[in-house]
Amino acid sequence: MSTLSEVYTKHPLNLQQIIPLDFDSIGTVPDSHAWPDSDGFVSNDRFSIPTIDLEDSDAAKLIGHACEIWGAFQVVNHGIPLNLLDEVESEVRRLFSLPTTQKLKALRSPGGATGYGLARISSFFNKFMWHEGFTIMGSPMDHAKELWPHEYQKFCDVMEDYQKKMEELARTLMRQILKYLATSEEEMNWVGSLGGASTALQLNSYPMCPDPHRAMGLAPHTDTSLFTILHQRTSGLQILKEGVGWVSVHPVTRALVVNIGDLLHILSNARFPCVLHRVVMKEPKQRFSVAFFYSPPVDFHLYPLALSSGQIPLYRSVSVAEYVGKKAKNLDKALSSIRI
Ligand SMILES: C=C1C[C@]23C[C@H]1CC[C@H]2[C@@]12CCC[C@@](C)(C(=O)O1)[C@H]2[C@@H]3C(=O)O
Ligand SMILES: O=C(O)CCC(=O)C(=O)O
Ligand SMILES: [Fe+2]
Repeated sequence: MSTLSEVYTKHPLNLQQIIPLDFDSIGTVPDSHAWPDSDGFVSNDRFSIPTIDLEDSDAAKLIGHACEIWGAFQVVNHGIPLNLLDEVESEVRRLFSLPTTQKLKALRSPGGATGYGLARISSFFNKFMWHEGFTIMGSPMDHAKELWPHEYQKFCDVMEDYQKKMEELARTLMRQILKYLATSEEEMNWVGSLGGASTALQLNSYPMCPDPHRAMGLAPHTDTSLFTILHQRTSGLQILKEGVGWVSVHPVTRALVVNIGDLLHILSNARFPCVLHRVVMKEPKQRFSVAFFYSPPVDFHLYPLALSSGQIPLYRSVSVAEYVGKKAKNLDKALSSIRI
């Protein structure tokens, strides 16, 4: 077992769980996409996650505190060139603006992990989301050629450059987090080398919705990663904070959003919450986002590392491949199934 996409091959979906709605020709929200409006998608606007300057000399401490209290933060001075973010945004827009028939040429295959389609978690909910995605692991060349027989090069160059720079940023953040947890980097020696991690890039599109209060952009979920770095320029993302409720993560100029996933929650022995988040359809326009998922190599065995004396581990050791498989099979029960 060597890559993330090979792990997902073992958990095929059926096409109904992959093919998005034809958003080009839809004027109303069909029953299949109408969610019960239980909480009106409201958020508690008295709170917001912190914004941290990565060049601050106290960055490790600030990041650690944000991870403990919120499981999420925004980061500025992250070193990702702003023109690269602009280029990513414009390539994402170019992709999702293609006619549906064209996008379907790059449809994710039932046993596949990459390409165009619904979010994997769709299969666990009885309503569909107002969402279409495009998943990239490594080079997007094959799928890009299906979308654009000629104009695929720019897309590939931009996405590969972005993945490389995102992995560098992720390593920097990981080092700060390990420093905060007072964990020796040796136990995580794969962090040291570029290309040592398992990574994936998810392009998300939330088309303009005729009835936003009945549609769900992305249903509540936690990410299967150590952490995820998200680029967004439109509101809609909300995180659930214990005792507070849903809190909106409003775009901050030039900032990236970082949220803790299941794997860092395990590694930190639950000191960091793996934050539940969702996307609601607030603004009357199409929304795009780009998520970078950062995980250890799939054969890496993960267990609570940062134990202070007297603390007992809450989770047993699990390989990344085994955990990803559990999550693919049974979304909500993956974490509890490895609880000691
Ligand atoms: C590396 C990853 C992480 C994945 C699966 C695979 C590629 C696509 C990612 C997402 C992106 C959308 C939300 C999510 C929940 C989904 O359905 O697909 C994510 C999932 C996870 O975090 O589990
Ligand atoms: O679109 C967003 O803001 C969130 C996307 C997300 O949660 C994901 O891709 O896992
Ligand atoms: Fe997510």
